[in-house]
Amino acid sequence: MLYVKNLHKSYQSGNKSYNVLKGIDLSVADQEFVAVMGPSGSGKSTLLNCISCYIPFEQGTITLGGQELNGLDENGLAKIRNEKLGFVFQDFMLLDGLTMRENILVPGIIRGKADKKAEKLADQLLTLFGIEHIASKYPADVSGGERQRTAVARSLLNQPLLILADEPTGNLDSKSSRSVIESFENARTKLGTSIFMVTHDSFAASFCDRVILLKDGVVYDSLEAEPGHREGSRGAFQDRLLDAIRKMSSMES
Ligand SMILES: Nc1ncnc2c1ncn2[C@@H]1O[C@H](COP(=O)(O)OP(=O)(O)OP(=O)(O)O)[C@@H](O)[C@H]1O
Repeated sequence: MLYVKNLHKSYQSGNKSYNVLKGIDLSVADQEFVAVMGPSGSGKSTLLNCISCYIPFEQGTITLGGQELNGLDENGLAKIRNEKLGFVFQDFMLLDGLTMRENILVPGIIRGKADKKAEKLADQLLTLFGIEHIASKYPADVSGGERQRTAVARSLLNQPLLILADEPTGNLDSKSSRSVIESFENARTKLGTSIFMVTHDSFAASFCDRVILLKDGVVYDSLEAEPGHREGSRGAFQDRLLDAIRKMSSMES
């Protein structure tokens, strides 16, 4: 569904060029929940921004749902962002003056499609994520976990192929983190969406099907969970993750 091949990205500073992504290869399958972890500066946000069509890259290819992103003009990229991708951010990015239900409808308004069908889907998402009781409240009047579940619902309004999530549990306690991860899980199993999540949180990552470790702009390791681990061996997967992260960090020093 998502294929990233030999991706290279550098930033210019003065007349110097800094290579940040040095040939990334990865893929995300239909309905797969994948996390990317790695030390600060390893290139996680840069990778996410390339897949989000927000920043250009010099070399490699990104293919989403069979469509290659290289070479698309600004209109083509905006169409991909609006129709094929959903976004979830660490700080929720909800509009304070809108109710939670209205916030969920924002992507429909942007597409000029905030019609009855969109309203019906918004109501279904409110129910699916257990937040129908806050539909008429404003962001200031609900908890962080409820805000983030609303943001996940918003990311699904245009029925994207893939949700890109940047530290979605970074501002939440473990109970709220779990409810947000459950909403991703619902999106995956009930709506068929794939999720690609950058995180520092091994608890959140342990719910994923696979965790990619990034180090110095390359894929250092990829850890696959055992089938059914969410019900049984999730804790063991988190331990494996922490071991791999420790090993990766010790190789840095
Ligand atoms: N716009 C930019 N211009 C120049 N350098 C940048 C820019 N954005 C990021 N960098 C540099 O690229 C490297 C990778 O940054 P990136 O934000 O992708 O890392 P990260 O793994 O997401 O880090 P963190 O976990 O701290 O968010 C860092 O050294 C950073 O300073």
